[in-house]
Amino acid sequence: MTTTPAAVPGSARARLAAARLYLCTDARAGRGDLADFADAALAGGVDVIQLRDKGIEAAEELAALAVLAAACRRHGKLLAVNDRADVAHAAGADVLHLGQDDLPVTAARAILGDDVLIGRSCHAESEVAAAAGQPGVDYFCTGPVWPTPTKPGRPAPGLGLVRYAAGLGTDRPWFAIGGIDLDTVHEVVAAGARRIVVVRAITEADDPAAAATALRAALG
Ligand SMILES: Cc1ncc(COP(=O)(O)OP(=O)(O)O)c(N)n1
Ligand SMILES: Cc1ncsc1CCOP(=O)(O)O
Ligand SMILES: [Mg+2]
Repeated sequence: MTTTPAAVPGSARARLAAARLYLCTDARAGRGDLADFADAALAGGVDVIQLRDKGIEAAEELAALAVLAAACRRHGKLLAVNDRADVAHAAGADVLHLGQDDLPVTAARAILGDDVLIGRSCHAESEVAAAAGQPGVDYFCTGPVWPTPTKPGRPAPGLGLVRYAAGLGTDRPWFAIGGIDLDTVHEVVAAGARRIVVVRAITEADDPAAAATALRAALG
């Protein structure tokens, strides 16, 4: 039997403002059921799920996004797409995440309009200052805080950039990313982060729900 998910209360922007824990996952090809994994992570307290599967074929990406979209709707949480505005549009995603070398925000807005949220990766103070003030940007990320195998070749600006973002006192939501897990999360919180993005801390956990719950608790 198919069910129609209940309407999600709160605008996407309001739910982003309240978000604390953002998960990037691949499509888990050959590593278990994507829907079960997403349900567990969301039940544990993940607020946003991004499909980040570099090099995935478009048809496979859309199929995985349909699975994640259904899970996000079940839990009233946000679905994000990485890099591609056309895929975000086709998938009906809530969020598109763009790096410094990806589509310019204005070009993504021309495709997506104003309702889809757009996030930006920042690796330097100048990029953080720009993203904090740029029209059309809904949130930004600072990182990698620590070097990480999930973003090879990207130098880590470290906790200094987290402190810089915290010092701006911006109302724009921002997240720390890169090397954050249960052992390190207290360091980014001490540096001023209130929101985090993780990959391995949840995707490689034996119990994704418990991992998400513990990370949420560590955020205070
Ligand atoms: C939430 C979030 N933050 C940062 C990134 C990294 O984006 P980018 O620098 O474009 O690198 P890729 O992920 O595209 O390799 C992200 N995807 N999501
Ligand atoms: C996509 C991305 N951008 C900067 S670090 C990173 C990956 C973070 O992965 P992990 O949480 O496993 O260190
Ligand atoms: Mg990118």
